[in-house]
Amino acid sequence: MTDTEFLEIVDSTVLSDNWGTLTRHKIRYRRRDGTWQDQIREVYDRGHGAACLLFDPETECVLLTRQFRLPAFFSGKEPFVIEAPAGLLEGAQPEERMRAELIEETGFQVSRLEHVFDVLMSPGSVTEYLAFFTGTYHLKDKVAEGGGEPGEGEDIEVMHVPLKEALAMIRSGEIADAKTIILLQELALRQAGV
Ligand SMILES: Nc1nc2c(ncn2[C@@H]2O[C@H](COP(=O)(O)OP(=O)(O)O[C@H]3O[C@H](CO)[C@@H](O)[C@H](O)[C@@H]3O)[C@@H](O)[C@H]2O)c(=O)[nH]1
Ligand SMILES: [Mg+2]
Repeated sequence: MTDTEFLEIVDSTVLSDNWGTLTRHKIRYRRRDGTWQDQIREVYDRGHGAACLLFDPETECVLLTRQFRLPAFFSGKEPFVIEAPAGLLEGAQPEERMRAELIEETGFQVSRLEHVFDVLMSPGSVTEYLAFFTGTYHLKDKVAEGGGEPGEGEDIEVMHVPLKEALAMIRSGEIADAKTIILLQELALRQAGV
């Protein structure tokens, strides 16, 4: 990582390098008033990802998943998390990875995905951004069982939820995952012509 006119990386120490990499950086940051300040920041890097919300115009349902998430368990919130299908890129192109992930997790194959935006999920501590996609699905497009890779510990329930109901589930707290909320609201905005 190179220094800039507002940042000097003084020292970087890898604290953990296993699934992801956790690094403690000592930095000098130039504040907006021009003075330099020493800071320490821990940064977690486990790559980037892709997420996608599919809508079925016939049933007016969205395709969601539900799975146990250990970090959610430790957060004290509901550990079985309802989410839009998503996966880590592992070096692949976002759209290509998203198509493969959709089949693995839900069993559905899509012809067209539209990239909407990239979102930093937790920019204070995690390097990851997610490429967000929307698309259309039909019940006849099911080509596999879905459910994820049991060998990797995945145990994914597939849900077809009416869009209106999914939006109400955000307000009730049943849907509490950020990427899922953003994608549902994006779809609702589009349907409202905004
Ligand atoms: N061995 C090991 N495996 C892990 C670890 N963490 C995750 N895995 C496994 O790695 C795979 C990751 O699955 P993906 O479908 O590629 O990613 P994801 O976990 O769904 O990630 C998406 O959702 C997350 C939660 O919202 C997002 O944080 C992430 O950005 C992405 O959108 C799963 O099989 C999971 O069990 C770990 O620490 N160790
Ligand atoms: Mg996933």
